[in-house]
Amino acid sequence: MTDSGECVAIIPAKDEAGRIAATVAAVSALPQVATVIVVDDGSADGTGALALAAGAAVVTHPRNRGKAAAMTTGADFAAEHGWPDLPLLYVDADLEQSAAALGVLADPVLAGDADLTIAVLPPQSTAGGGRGFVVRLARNGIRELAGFETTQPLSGMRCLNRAAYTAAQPFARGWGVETAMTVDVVRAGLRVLEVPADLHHRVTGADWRGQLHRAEQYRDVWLALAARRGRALAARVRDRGGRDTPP
Ligand SMILES: O=c1ccn([C@@H]2O[C@H](COP(=O)(O)OP(=O)(O)O)[C@@H](O)[C@H]2O)c(=O)[nH]1
Ligand SMILES: O=C(O)[C@@H](COP(=O)(O)O)O[C@H]1O[C@H](CO)[C@@H](O)[C@H](O)[C@H]1O
Repeated sequence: MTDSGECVAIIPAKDEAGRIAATVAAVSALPQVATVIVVDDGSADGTGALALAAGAAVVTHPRNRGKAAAMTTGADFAAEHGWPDLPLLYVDADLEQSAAALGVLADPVLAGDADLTIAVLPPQSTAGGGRGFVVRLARNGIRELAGFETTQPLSGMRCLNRAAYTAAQPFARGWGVETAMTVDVVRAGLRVLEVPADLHHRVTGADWRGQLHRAEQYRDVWLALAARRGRALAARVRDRGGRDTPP
């Protein structure tokens, strides 16, 4: 850990033994990063020990709880260990050396020009195996609920200040977290910015594992959007009730 810099990096990690050390090293070297916290989300492959050896602070979920829960655990750990106010930089564990490009996400938040930044990745070296169903579901839902256009609505690399973090609480579960975060932060009147970043991650393939991952993503994004539609409707009903109530 280092103690210079201005944001806290949080890396949710499940069975990332092959990649976590390189990712931690690249993130630790960013001048914008004060400390790196890895949340080992019930890994069975020694991810936590490797992260610790690479210099990260490590919090462990004894059992797998999903990406969103790991993100919350990391933020709680940061708040409890002396960084209650710093912006949070969320980083997927599979970026390896390319995580060195994440500074562009932190800069606009640290400069006060954005409350939430989201990385837009370039074309990856291997093609993905999906047909974009989840991406479209998320993009259309964000447009409908927040009137905001996204190019990569599922992108997990994000930097947000504490106002945006608070607006996004509680996180939607599992793979719905990114879509819901964007909706909640825009609807709170905060500023969201997509930023191109030269990041390279493990692309989800076309095999059964990849399709299962997409099915789980689709379910979680759908549930997150349904919950927010319900909230928006309840708010409209409340507003109408307020207007109809005599002073
Ligand atoms: O139950 C889980 C599943 C995934 N992850 C982490 O969440 C990030 C994103 O996962 P992945 O790269 O598998 O999904 P993608 O972003 O490609 O859809 C990675 O750092 C994973 O190790 C996690 O913390 N808990
Ligand atoms: O390329 C994308 O936009 C999609 C992958 O789409 P497919 O499931 O291959 O249709 O989502 C993945 O890539 C994102 C980068 O934008 C990641 O951050 C997402 O977590 C991942 O699911």
